[in-house]
Amino acid sequence: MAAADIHFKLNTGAEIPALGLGTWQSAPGEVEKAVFHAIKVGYRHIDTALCYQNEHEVGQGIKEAIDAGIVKREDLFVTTKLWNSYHARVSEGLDTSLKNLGLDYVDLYLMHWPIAMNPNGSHPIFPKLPNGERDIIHSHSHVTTWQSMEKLVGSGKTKAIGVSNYSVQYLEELLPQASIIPAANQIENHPSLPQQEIVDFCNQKGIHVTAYSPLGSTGSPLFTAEPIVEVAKKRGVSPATVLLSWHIARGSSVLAKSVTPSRIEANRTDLIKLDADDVATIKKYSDQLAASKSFQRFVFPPFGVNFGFPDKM
Ligand SMILES: NC(=O)C1=CN([C@@H]2O[C@H](COP(=O)(O)OP(=O)(O)OC[C@H]3O[C@@H](n4cnc5c(N)ncnc54)[C@H](OP(=O)(O)O)[C@@H]3O)[C@@H](O)[C@H]2O)C=CC1
Ligand SMILES: O=C[C@H](O)[C@@H](O)[C@@H](O)[C@H](O)C(=O)O
Repeated sequence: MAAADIHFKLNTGAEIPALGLGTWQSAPGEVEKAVFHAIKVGYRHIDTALCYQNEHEVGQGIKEAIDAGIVKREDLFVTTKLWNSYHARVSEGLDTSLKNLGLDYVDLYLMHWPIAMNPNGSHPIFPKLPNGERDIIHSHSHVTTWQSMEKLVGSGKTKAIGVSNYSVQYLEELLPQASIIPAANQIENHPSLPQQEIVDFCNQKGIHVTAYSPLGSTGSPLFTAEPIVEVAKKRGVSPATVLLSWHIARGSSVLAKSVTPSRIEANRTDLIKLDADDVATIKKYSDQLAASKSFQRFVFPPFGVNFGFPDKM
């Protein structure tokens, strides 16, 4: 079955398509075309964020597809994210994103990182202190931000709320004080950073996991990693197909980023059912990285904050 045709159920009852198009680092002038092309070839899930500074173009790609009669708005699942410098003005953050996107609502609104940055700092998105460090408001709790996000539900401006970059430690802080259980936790995930403890915790609590950087991000070493290539050769598919199949078999949705039409199409491809040997080959690889404490985390911006990720403590 093609990844784009599989859905997972969120704790709101809504369905999230298993394959989403990622748009982080998609260059201006490329992302609108990528979004349009993805929708044209069957993607129904698009991921963006205020801090990607491309919501306007993403919205243009969506509009073009709707105007061309390819989809209706309600057929799409659009996710965007509250940026760190908006933690004390959550409603304004969502309104800004909706305006950028040219949409009345999003399907999922995520807290991008559980850390607040100065809303009145040296830069609207990436404020820095004179010493060059990021301008973080350490006194602002992510729980307060979540409680503001809870107020958005019912506004009609987002169908669901969730989190991103949450470790078990942060979820354990949040859940006792939350009235709404996050619908999703979007985290970095791939065989060289399986984050099984977060996946297990989320499964227990009914929080859907979305894998970001599912292919190993820009310049991914996973496309040439021996165990992934071994399974790909044995099954006669590409390393990308092995990776996407691995994620979706775990119950995670994936955000595969590409601005290349042929890759956008390739990632929509039929998944394979990994057999016990394939699963064992990939697990052995992850276990070896765990044993040698050499998990590979590709996205770890210099916040100078302990997010509770075991590989970064
Ligand atoms: N919540 C968060 O903090 C984060 C969220 N994300 C989300 O997750 C998405 C995906 O993560 P991202 O880090 O972008 O990385 P991915 O793991 O999706 O990898 C993207 C890279 O792989 C290339 N690629 C895509 N498909 C193929 C293929 N079939 N064969 C070979 N190369 C391929 C792309 O190239 P090209 O585009 O040139 O074709 C690009 O260089 C982001 O775009 C964003 O939407 C990502 C990071 C953090
Ligand atoms: O979503 C993608 C990533 O989280 C990205 O938003 C951050 O890495 C950001 O560029 C930053 O530097 O803090």
